[in-house]
Amino acid sequence: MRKALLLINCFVLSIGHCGGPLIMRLYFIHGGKRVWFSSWLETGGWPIILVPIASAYFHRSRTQPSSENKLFFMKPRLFIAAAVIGTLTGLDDYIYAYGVARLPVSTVALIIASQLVFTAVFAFVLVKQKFTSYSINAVFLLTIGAGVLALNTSSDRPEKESKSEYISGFLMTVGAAALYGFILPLVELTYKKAKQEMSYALVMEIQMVMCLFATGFSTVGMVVNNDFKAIPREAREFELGETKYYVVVVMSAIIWQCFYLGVIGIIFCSSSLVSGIVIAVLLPVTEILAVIFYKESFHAEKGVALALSLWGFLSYFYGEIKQSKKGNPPPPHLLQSEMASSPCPNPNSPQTF
Ligand SMILES: Nc1ncnc2[nH]cnc12
Repeated sequence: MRKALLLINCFVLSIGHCGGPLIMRLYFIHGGKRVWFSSWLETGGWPIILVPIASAYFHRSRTQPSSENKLFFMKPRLFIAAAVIGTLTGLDDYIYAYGVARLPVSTVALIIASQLVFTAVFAFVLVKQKFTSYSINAVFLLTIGAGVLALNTSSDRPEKESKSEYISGFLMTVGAAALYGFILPLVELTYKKAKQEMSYALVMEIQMVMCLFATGFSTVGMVVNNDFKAIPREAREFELGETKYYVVVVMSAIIWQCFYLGVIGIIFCSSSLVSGIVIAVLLPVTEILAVIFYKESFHAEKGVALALSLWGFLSYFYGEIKQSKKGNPPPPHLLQSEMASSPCPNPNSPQTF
């Protein structure tokens, strides 16, 4: 059951993390120009999360009629933390969308791979993440993989992009990697300091509040930038047609929800470092999909990066399996009574240094 929840979250994240950048780029390469709108779409689908929250509520009403049941369990402390993280996420979404607007998806993916180093450093500082030889090896291999890919970026500047636009896109994407590398351990810290029992139902509430505030942030940007007025015109002029424009918009909002739920679900089940590792492992998959769908080039470096990331991933999970055979304790935020109802495996091994 515990492993199943982690695997489900990995699956949900893979939908969001592979599909999200591709659909965002689809918008830009076929005539979409609105960066604020595009970043809005990363979190604007937040009402969808009300469906599982309400289902869980009705399920509890049926199965535990005697206990006190509520639609929302979140207390003010957690609400404020989720609102702060959500606002930071809104900022991150803008700088990420800025990068995707200017760079090929495969290049964005390789820059975002550097996020793992930021996650590891901030996880060490914020949540005292313990490292094993296997997790250090995984971070090292995944980072080398990103570095190998970076060797080839100069050859993939899109024709209509000026050099300065390309460089600004590159720098903004590095900024997004750094900021998101900070946000992931911040979510873990929030779980640890929640002062209320953590459960998966609460994780979904956090996701909703985070996305609500991130959407509020992007909405302000859209209003200032007159994006709302421009949408109908942009839809009419979209190269794939007006209907497909709205299909892209709706699908974008849905797919990105998978990304955020997967990320914070994995942090709940294990840690921000594992979340960062799963993101890094999925990046070459995004690369390959970009090559297939958008005919972006696939050179030897991408193949090497793919092999390195798989090696890093296998190394990490080999270490985990070895450790779980010895028996390891669950993450601190799961050491509460709620654990029985929402248990998850722990990736942090005691064999640390
Ligand atoms: N806003 C974002 N969306 C998806 N992946 C990201 N990585 C860093 N920032 C991101």
